Amino acid sequence: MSALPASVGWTGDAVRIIDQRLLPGQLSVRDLATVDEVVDAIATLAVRGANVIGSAGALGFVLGVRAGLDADDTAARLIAARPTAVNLRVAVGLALDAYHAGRDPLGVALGLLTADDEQTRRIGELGRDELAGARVILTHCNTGRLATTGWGTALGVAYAIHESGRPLTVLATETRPLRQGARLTAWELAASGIDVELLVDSAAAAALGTGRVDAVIVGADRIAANGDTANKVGTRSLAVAAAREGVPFYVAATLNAIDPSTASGADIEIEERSADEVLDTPIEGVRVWNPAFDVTPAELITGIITEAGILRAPYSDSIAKAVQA
Ligand SMILES: CSC[C@H]1O[C@H](OP(=O)(O)O)[C@H](O)[C@@H]1O
Repeated sequence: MSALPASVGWTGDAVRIIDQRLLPGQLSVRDLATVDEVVDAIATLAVRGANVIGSAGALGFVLGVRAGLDADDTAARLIAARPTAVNLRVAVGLALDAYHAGRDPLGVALGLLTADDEQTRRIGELGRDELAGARVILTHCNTGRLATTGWGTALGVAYAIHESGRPLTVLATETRPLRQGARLTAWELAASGIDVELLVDSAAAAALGTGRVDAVIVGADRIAANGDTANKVGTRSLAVAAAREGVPFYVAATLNAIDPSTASGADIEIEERSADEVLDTPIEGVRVWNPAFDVTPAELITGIITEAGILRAPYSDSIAKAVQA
């Protein structure tokens, strides 16, 4: 997997990405030279994963101001590309603040790439130690090297366990409708030599009921001040099933996925996507509800693994302390 190009980078005059829509069949690297191209790449999930879209958004902002576009309008367009992951708003906001302060936003954007690598490595190490006895973990969607500029958040824990030499099996859910688990997680884990078993989303509760899963660990797109967490649709179902079966349920996320201004999960805007992601061919008289995310209530979360430590209930307190530190 070390041969995998960076999930996002800067060429000097373009934002370089892997077009994740084409994986695993085709590893296609694209250079995005305009804000329009970056907005489209984020909106179509050519580049995806909360952490990576933040980095892509910040670099896209640099493209905009270098092209002479209005800074605030450019930032607003990039942030609007996908509404749920707060990382995008935070990262673009940092670049915008730097610009208005007369500092080069490129330095901020490139710094985010490095910080994400360091932060996700720390998350992996903390998660490895927290899950000291785990041999089988179940995860959802993709949170690894394609979704961060490091080894990942939830998958960072898998990489850290594997790097320590401990035996590990990862159960990866397919993650419909865009199949990030099948196309991305299973692919990157297998390429890294980690034992991975793919299952359809609707088999996850049954897997948890077998007793073979030691922990569930997922990523986050936005963590509210009370610990309610928005993540890929299907996460809530996993948390409910894990609670039923007494399986620990962890969220792994960098601190920039926490939004203190969002009081609870009810205040998180959930992106809804088009019907054609679910139905190849429209069916007369059939509506489609296609939310990209759902919200897991804080009381179903065993711990939130961050680079600053593992946050535990009551999350209003532990989150407040973490973001103030
Ligand atoms: C570090 S990835 C976090 C998060 O982002 C993914 O969403 P998407 O594939 O729609 O960009 C997924 O919810 C991951 O858990």
